[in-house]
Amino acid sequence: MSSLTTAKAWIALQEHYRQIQNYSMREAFEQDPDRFNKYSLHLNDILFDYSKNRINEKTLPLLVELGKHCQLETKIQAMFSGAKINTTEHRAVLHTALRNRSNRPVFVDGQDVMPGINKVLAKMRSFCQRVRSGEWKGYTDKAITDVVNIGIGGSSLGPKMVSAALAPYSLPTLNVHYVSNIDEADLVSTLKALSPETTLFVIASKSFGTQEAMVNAKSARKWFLDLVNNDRLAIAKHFVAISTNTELVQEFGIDTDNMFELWDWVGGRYSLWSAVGLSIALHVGMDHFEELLQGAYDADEHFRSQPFEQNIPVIMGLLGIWYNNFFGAQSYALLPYDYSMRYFADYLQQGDMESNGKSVDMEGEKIDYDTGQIIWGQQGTNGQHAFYQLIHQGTKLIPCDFHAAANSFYDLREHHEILVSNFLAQPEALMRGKTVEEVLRELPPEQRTDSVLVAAKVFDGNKPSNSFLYKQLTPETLGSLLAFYEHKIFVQGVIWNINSFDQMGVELGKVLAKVIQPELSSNEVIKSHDCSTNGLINAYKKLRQT
Ligand SMILES: O=P(O)(O)OC[C@H]1O[C@H](O)[C@H](O)[C@@H](O)[C@@H]1O
Repeated sequence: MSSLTTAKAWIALQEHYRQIQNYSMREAFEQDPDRFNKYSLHLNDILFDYSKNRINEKTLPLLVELGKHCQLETKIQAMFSGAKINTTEHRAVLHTALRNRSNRPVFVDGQDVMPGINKVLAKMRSFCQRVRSGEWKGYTDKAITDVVNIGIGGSSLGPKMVSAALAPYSLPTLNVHYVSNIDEADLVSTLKALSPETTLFVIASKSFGTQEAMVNAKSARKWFLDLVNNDRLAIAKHFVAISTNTELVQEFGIDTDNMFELWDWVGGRYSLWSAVGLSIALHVGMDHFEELLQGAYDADEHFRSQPFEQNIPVIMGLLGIWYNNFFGAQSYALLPYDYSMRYFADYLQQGDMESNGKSVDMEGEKIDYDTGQIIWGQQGTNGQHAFYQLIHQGTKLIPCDFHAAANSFYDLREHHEILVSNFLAQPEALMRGKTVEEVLRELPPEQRTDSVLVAAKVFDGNKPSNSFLYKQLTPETLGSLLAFYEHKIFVQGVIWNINSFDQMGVELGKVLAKVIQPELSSNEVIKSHDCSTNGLINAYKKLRQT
């Protein structure tokens, strides 16, 4: 048994769960008209309503006790101060320094990282200004009209999500595209509409060694050189790199003047705040990029200073633990009623699942409780017409987060009111459900005796959700929301006593793919794997047209 599941605070929560498992949120709302006020918090323009959860006045204090038992407070301060909390890779975890708008010093190995961060921000500002104003010219003296970010995982998902989310702030004369997949269809279909004269490639790879990023970058370079009659000097005007690895960037043929640095203490999935966000800054401008940083900074300050009972990311994290570890909920749905947030779940799948999909603890021991939640989701209202059935009436408990903006950037007011009505109605329906009596009242008399129909129309309700309502999806608001989720992941990692900042689990498959790749081009019948893998390799070789 681990020290977590034998802790007093954990056992108290198990006991509390037994008492509360049949607790009805619907009744709680009927009995307490102040429940919304009790269980909602604000940060700037963001309202966080967590009143539709299966909690009573005892739950949060017990969860907070668990946080204290796990030394959450000390660990938060350790992260912010630059301690090497990524113990397997001996690295600090300092995405918060990237958005440290106070500029107070943050030390790693005795050195303040802030001057380096500020230098890169200044370089990004001057570069973005030149590209966006048209001062930066391509090899035929034309302004850049298209930016192609080549990168995968953290070097794509964050920037892609933010670019889409902040599209209303973008420059109409500069399109930004994201190519990540090794599947040639991704690169080829993107390049089809582009001209080498007006395209800028941003090669984003922290390591500059990730196969997908490098193969796509090389193919993009070939596409470019073929069209410019192999004029290598033209590369300097059309390729820039973001990486920690200067040597590999130079080897690729990109001048270090065109390189934007990041550091090993920025985790890939936490890197959109660094130079990896260059494509965002090109898209929306450096001022808006810095507003995004400001929003995240505000959330960071909230996270490190607010008592746990009033701390939005701490509460998000603790509620996740409540459902994951006590109710046995396996997954968590993210449901933004905001088209701009359509890549939010994709982004947080990496953020959360790569961070907390772990089964050994910080001491290397196998653990005996559930960790990382399965994150999934889809923008509202599309999801309503696809999978909400299962959330409402299936057998699984799926806690959900709903998001919506009070103000849209567009003019079709009726659309926005319908969207927001649904954002409000779904959590209400999940909480209330529909009783047999209500079903009977609604049915015409001749159908009331149809017990199968009646049973099918009953909703158990009591399904938990959080709602985030914000004034408008500004860069600041988005920055705060993203930082909330990053810190939620951190809180859960601390409680589970796991290292949320390495990702060893992604390696094995990559290594095996490197073994298989040469086997695909050999003429031999492959026998070196299990019979399923051999069978598939040999079938592929037969099916492939030569
Ligand atoms: O930025 P890169 O070094 O190219 O890494 C890109 C991605 O690759 C890896 O597979 C990791 O799992 C991710 O965390 C990372 O974001």
